[in-house]
Amino acid sequence: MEAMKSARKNDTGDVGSDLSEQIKAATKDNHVRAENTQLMLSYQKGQITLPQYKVLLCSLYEIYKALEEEMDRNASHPAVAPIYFPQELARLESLEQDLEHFFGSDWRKRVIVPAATHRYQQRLRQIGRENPELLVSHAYTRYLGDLSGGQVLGKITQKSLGLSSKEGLSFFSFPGVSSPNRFKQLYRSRMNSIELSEQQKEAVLQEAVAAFELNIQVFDDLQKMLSVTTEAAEQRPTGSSFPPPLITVQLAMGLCVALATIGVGMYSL
Ligand code: HEM
Repeated sequence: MEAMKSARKNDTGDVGSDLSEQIKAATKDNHVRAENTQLMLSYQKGQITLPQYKVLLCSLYEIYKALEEEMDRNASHPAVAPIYFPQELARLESLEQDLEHFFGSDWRKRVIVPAATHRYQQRLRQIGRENPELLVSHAYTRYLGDLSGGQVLGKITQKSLGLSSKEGLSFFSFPGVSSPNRFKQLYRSRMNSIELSEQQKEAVLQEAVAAFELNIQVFDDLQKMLSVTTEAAEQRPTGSSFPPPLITVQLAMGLCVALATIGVGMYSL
């Protein structure tokens, strides 16, 4: 009931019965928390580094792979069909291009993600199998975020990493969406057209809160993972810079041991 209560109470105390309004109100505090994670704060200060961006891309790849495969599988489900926009929104291919740009042609072997990403992915698979109507919560959290703050983050990434072209930044670009604001309006109206019982609506709101929390946990784990790899790189005798051109087996092993020690856990492809 908590999500429904916070969906009713926003600043103005005036949230209608539309799912799009309720979901925004229900996740308002979580959005603030997501913006204030260390990783997102680095972003907003224009201090995102290449190692940070690369590990973020790896996790986004795993998350969108699960999200988009589950959306595709449930494309004709009555709660998914209205918000199914693969042409306009799908991110998987663009993430693959970006990963290839930064890691090279054998990028698939180099994708490493922390335990939180694995948990996020598992949750998406589970709801895809058991409660496809909850996919709307996850699609909302990621895609509307990408079309909102994500657009600014794309420009910051280009500047922070000193990239001269758009290469490596496909994730932020939506060639099928000419006006993000107009598209978001269409998306909200489609969300509002989904027929849900009160119980299902409450579950969708709760799942959106959970989706934000999963993102926050991913950002926090990535931050921990980076501080461990940076320390490991600093302890390497040759004084070579981080990130190395190749993630060596030695570093990956050292990273696993270090992560296990701090209890984070790690999942790798
Ligand atoms: C640096 C971090 C972030 C910034 C600066 C940021 C900024 C913004 C801004 C300016 C909006 C538009 C608000 C509006 O139109 O009323 C927005 C909307 C949104 N953001 Fe973020 N955001 C950030 C991180 C995130 C993250 C990490 C997520 C989720 C994973 C997220 C999900 C969303 C969603 C779902 C919306 C749409 C809200 C709605 O209209 O219903 N944002 N964000």
